Amino acid sequence: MLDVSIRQSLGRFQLDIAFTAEERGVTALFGRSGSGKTSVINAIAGLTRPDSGHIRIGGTTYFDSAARVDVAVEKRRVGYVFQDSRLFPHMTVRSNLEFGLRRVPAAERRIALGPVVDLLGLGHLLDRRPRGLSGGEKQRVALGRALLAQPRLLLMDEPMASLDAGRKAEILPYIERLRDEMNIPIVLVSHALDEVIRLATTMVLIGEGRVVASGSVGAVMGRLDLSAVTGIHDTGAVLDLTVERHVEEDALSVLAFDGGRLMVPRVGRPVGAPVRLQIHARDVVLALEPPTNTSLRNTLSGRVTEIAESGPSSVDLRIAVGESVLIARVTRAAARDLDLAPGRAVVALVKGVAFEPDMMGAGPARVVDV
Ligand SMILES: Nc1ncnc2c1ncn2[C@@H]1O[C@H](COP(=O)(O)OP(=O)(O)OP(=O)(O)O)[C@@H](O)[C@H]1O
Repeated sequence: MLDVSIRQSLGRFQLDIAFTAEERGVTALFGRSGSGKTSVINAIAGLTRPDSGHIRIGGTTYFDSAARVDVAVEKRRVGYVFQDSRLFPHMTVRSNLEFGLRRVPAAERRIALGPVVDLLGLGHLLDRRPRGLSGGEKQRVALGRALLAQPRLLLMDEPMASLDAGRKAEILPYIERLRDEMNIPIVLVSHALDEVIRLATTMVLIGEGRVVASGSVGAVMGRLDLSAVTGIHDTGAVLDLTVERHVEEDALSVLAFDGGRLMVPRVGRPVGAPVRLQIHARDVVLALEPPTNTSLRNTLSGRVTEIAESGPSSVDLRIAVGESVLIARVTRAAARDLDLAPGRAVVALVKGVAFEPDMMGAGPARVVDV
């Protein structure tokens, strides 16, 4: 368990943050610029000292003001990857990587150069110097260097912010592999929602120095007050599904979750693989009964749990579908006519889904009328 509970004055800015997250996977700190995300990971790294609170990872306490524990930066064994790669310009890629490794006593090295080079696809770059590398390649080297320092925890501060969309799409699968294969907890700072949806296991939403919401990506993205905190108006819930089967003759795949099934254009993943989809609120139509004679194929039964204004003429509704959540945006008039209120059973018709980038093998895909 990652357990962070800290208070810290930074000039006039007050940080008052508390969250716990599973150690496994990626914990994404998400929020607007200036909300305090970097300050949190700086405190975890030991670069700054909170005024009070504690920071624990697994059985290790990095900081505890009550117990007067404050482990020195170098003893925390935390890897830090910044927005800019901060590689040593005069050293080759190999020397940059070995720099991380050399700082750890041989007996404590669990992660070796070869597997990291393979994981991050660095083999052909080893003799090059940073100057000639693309932004994405430099970030992969920076990730490798951080990994080889044998971290107990990996912190990433907007590691893709300086990359264009193409380079970002290139590096994302490497970060996913690192998440899935290395068994090192990662705390990722990001203000890019697509990155968070793609990578996060746990999402911590931060606004003005405080935690507004934290939990699974599906649970946090299913909140109706998200846009007030993030400024992102592209509301849409996130579902975690698995590939149930492919319908080759129609080039479709059936995805399942505890709330039902969705049929989507053929995804390039095997049966049983996890798939995360974002379903924008504007792509969900609500009905009181399953419609007949329509081209829409995806209907999910659910129940309204919350309703909130989302514009002068629209409301957003939170719909519980199994253990998951969908958000639908409908006109205020429709909500009134259908008597949509918490407790009301509804059928959600899904007009379109947004795939994780690259899942279709050809960049972000939006599909309407699946
Ligand atoms: N040492 C400091 N002294 C004074 N103010 C500080 C200090 N460190 C951070 N701040 C302020 O705290 C606030 C939060 O900064 P922080 O960098 O943590 O936000 P952020 O969410 O990571 O933003 P960004 O995405 O832009 O990096 C900002 O208003 C910043 O100016």
